[in-house]
Amino acid sequence: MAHRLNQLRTSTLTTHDQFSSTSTTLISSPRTPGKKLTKGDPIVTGIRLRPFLERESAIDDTSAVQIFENNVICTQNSRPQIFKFTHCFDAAAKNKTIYDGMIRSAVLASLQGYNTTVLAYGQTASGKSHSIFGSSCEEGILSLSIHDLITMNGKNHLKFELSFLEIYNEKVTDLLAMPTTSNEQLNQKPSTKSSTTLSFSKQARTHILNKLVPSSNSANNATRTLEIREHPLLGPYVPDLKYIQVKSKEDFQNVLNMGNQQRSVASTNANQRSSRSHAIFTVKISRIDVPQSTTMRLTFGLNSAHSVSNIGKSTTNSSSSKKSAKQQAQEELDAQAVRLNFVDLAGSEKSQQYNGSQGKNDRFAESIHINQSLSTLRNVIDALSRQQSHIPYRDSSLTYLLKNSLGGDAKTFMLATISPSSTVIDETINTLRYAGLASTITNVPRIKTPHLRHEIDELREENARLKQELFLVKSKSMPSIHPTVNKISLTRIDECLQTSFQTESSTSQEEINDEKLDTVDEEILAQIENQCRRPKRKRLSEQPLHEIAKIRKIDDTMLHRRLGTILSYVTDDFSIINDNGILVISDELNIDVKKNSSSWIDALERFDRSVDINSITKKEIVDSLNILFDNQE
Ligand SMILES: Nc1ncnc2c1ncn2[C@@H]1O[C@H](COP(=O)(O)OP(=O)(O)OP(=O)(O)O)[C@@H](O)[C@H]1O
Repeated sequence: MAHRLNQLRTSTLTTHDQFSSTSTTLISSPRTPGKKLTKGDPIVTGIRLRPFLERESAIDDTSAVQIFENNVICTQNSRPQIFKFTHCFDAAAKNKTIYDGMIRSAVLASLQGYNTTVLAYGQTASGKSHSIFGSSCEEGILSLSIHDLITMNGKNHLKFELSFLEIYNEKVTDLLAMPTTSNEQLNQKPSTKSSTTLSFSKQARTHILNKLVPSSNSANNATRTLEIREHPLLGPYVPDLKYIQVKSKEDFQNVLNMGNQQRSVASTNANQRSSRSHAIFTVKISRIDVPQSTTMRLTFGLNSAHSVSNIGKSTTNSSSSKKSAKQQAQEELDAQAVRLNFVDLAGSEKSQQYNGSQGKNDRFAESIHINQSLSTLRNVIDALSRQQSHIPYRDSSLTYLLKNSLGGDAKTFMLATISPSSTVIDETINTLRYAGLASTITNVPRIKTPHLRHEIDELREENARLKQELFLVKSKSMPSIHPTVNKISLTRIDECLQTSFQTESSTSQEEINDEKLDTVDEEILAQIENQCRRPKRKRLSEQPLHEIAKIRKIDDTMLHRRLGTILSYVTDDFSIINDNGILVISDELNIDVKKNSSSWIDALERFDRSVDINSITKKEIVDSLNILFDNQE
């Protein structure tokens, strides 16, 4: 047991140590949430466990993976491995939960002027596309992001343009460029990708083609394969990629549908509608009311030595001198726009299953390309996490295009999706390892377009005004709440407060002072909010077991959570492990107790009957723990 505890305590092990370690039972997290390894912004990593699919439950419905708070616990050969991440979402989490808990910060970062990337990573059929694009039952995080962007652009200061590309067998293809003429396209039967949610009517498509796609580019595009170039300010980019401006969520949905119809998907053993390509959906955000003169004065991020007017003189882009003035002006404007990218990677898979099988050569070739580019992605992640001098970005189109998002000047959020099935536990552990490695990569985000921050400033001003109003209300008429302080105002304030996060690299002294003032105001605000909001609902695991039983089944996951909640009132130093029963260990509390589920239920019921943890002190809880941990087995 001491050996096990020592392994648990190795939470400061480097990821490299973990990989070379032959340790048996537990793998600690590469990163403790909230801890920063180096200056800059680490890639924000979240894990999402998907529920069992119908066909899987028929074979085996015992989850090989459990989520407990920030921990992912994998059970393989009864030897659990634990990985710790900043965000963990269990099988019950919906896309909206993922969005609220993790992805909304990405949207706000893009509005602050940072290039931002949301990357879905994981083995085939683990739920990447489901998370990004959603399903007929729920919106995906992309659609939820667009909804927020459009809502936040109430004053129409911002312009949103969308592009959608795929990397299929290493070739970059524009999914919004029509391969044939509009009429031919409309008369084609829908590709294999179409589904109820993705399908859109012929009328709608005519509408899009007529209204959204610039006619000069839409038709007769003999080849849609595009090249990647490196621009001194933009980094690697696809020059001829089509961008379509959208003004409403309906426009967005139409563009998304149009792209999805073009995307390469196929039915595989693991997934009926498997993405056979990596897809990058980009929202280009620019401000529409900025005078050209202001734009031309701006300097940029990593290349701050280059003013925009220097682009054409850059030595890194030999073709730039041949560019027309118009092209150059367009590139200059482009370089200022912020890009919010959603990357749906193709899933890793075992290609041997296709080998030699008649009629499956395409799948086999695709599979090799998918695995090769994912392997390059892993090499890049590995090289960055080891801080190697050479990073093999150029080894694949995918990593080349993601250069700024991996170790560059963008903010990056990686959502790693995993399956609960024991049949793919090796792939799951691999995904968790690389997600862990990714969380050790530090980007140095730079504000790309300072004027996007006007939006934030406006929100701040409104925030300040609302706070002042609340302050007056409080001083005059508390405890009754002024009618103007309604729910909408509070929601707005919440938004403003969430928006006010800044990174160290960009925070000016003025902003720091502003933050300090905000803190004082926030205290007042908190008091007012406490009076007009209902008390915060307790988490399920904070309630006694008999109350929980009214709402859901008491299974091992619930027992885990309830035990964890009780222990977390008194210490951080504990671990709960599924090991043919549930094992609880805490050095600090001198606990090392294993019981089966029914014994834990008995003990928890006894504990709940004698102790109300909400009304007693930490010391009293510690004194009562013997009721729980007396080993009566
Ligand atoms: N959280 C979830 N809730 C319900 N169903 C889900 C969830 N995640 C995935 N699924 C379902 O699982 C199947 C596989 O999901 P999806 O296609 O998103 O996987 P993927 O990781 O994108 O796979 P590939 O890499 O092969 O494209 C789909 O039928 C999808 O609807």
